[in-house]
Amino acid sequence: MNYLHTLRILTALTGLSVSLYTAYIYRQKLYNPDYKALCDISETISCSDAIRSRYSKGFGLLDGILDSDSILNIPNFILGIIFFILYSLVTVTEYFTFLLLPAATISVCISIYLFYILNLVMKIHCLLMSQGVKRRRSTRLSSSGYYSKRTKPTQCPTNILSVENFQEMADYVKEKISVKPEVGIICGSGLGTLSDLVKDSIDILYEEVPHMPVSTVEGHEGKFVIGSLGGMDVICMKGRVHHYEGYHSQQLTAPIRLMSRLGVKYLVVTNAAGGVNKSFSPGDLMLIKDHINFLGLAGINPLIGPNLSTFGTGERFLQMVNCYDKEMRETALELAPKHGVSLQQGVYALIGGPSFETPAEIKFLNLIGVDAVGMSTAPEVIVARHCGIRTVAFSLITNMSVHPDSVHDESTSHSAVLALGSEVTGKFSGFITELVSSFKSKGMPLQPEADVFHDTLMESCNNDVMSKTVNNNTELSSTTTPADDNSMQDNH
Ligand SMILES: O=P(O)(O)O[C@H]1O[C@H](CO)[C@@H](O)[C@H]1O
Ligand code: HPA
Repeated sequence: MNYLHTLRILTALTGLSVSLYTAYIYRQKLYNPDYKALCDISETISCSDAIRSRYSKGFGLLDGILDSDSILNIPNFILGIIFFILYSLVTVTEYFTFLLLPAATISVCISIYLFYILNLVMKIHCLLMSQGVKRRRSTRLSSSGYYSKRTKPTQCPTNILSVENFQEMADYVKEKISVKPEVGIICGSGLGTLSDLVKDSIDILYEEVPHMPVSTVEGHEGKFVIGSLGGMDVICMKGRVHHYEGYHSQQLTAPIRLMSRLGVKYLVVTNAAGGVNKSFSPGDLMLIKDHINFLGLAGINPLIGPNLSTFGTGERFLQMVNCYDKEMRETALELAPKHGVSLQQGVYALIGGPSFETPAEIKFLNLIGVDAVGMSTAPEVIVARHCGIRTVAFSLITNMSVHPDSVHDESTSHSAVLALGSEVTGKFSGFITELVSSFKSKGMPLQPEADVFHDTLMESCNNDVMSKTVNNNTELSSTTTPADDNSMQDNH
């Protein structure tokens, strides 16, 4: 009897120690993704992967029913700690001893279940390295956007970053802040001083945040500035990362998913861009009506891979109509004159960079109706749309893209871009502040009017192509670009 009693206490203490150690690893991993636990022995024997998988909360049974950050979705280690403390108490005090047998039975069942999950479900499916990032090893179920072994695509079936990774990013930031940001702001090249508008702010460096890609480009400081602006709680990115830095498009859009997990509903994106529309001048601010995403058209889209259906719209085939939110654009157009900002409008084209465009490419961009060209924004806007975040975006025209006939143009250089950005950004302070403030009165996204849009778009495309063909035999025309139509009647 005594022997059994001691054995029970030892078992309970072992269980409690394991649970506490799990809690310790969980916390370490949160702050330092590179932390290597003692139990991470090899590629196949690793407790960290199990601890960070979706089975680590509520034994994975509540996944899809509860949000992963719901307080009801309790981490297994907490359940373990509670269970083993109660088990020890019952054993020591000898009260309620009738509970010991059912408790032991439940514990054995859970162990068998976890053994099954670890060995038969969480297998290594992809050990490919992609752009410096080791892919995750866990395999997900198709219902939550992941694939079972049998149905996996021939390419790697897992995403570069998982839902849990985004949650870890958000959890890290949440712990550091006391506000609940509803607005996100991204500062483009040379536009970093926009972050000075944020009051009562705290800074979080990108390198501190688990899984957050770090800016490597001059003029992108690489920190979140979180505080208040225009009466709204905001999270501002002082600097972004770009595809040409070597980041995967799922990485460079990770901060948008982080924002989504923090509860951000509105996003203001800014960038520096070269003017393609000849009626623009350096220093102009262009409200983006729509974009042409050359990377996306070439099959580099942040949504490629298993669909992350737990985010916002979570749509597999995402509509991009009105992704530059019409109501927010209307508000921007209304507010701009009041703040002395003469707002241009136009279509932004994303090129991969980092090389600037050739004269022939600029001629092509002009021909297809592009007004400004840059190397960012479109992936962020796509992911914001996927998360159901309403977005408005601006290009600061920092230089005119080189004219086909001209020789090397000094203004088309990154240093000139940064210089012009810091020179003029101050002029937009009042405008951006009031724009952010206007979001207070806005609701959630309207559903895109797909059919109406599609018909009108096709009609306007046909007309545009016709008029371009007539007008652009040899000369580049700046008169038919969408930017010249400053009305909101274009249905973009
Ligand atoms: O788009 P943002 O980040 O503003 O930066 C723009 O300026 C840089 C070129 O000078 C490129 O990175 C281009 O995309
Ligand atoms: N081209 C591409 N990206 C840019 C430019 C440009 O001329 N200016 C600022 N970002």
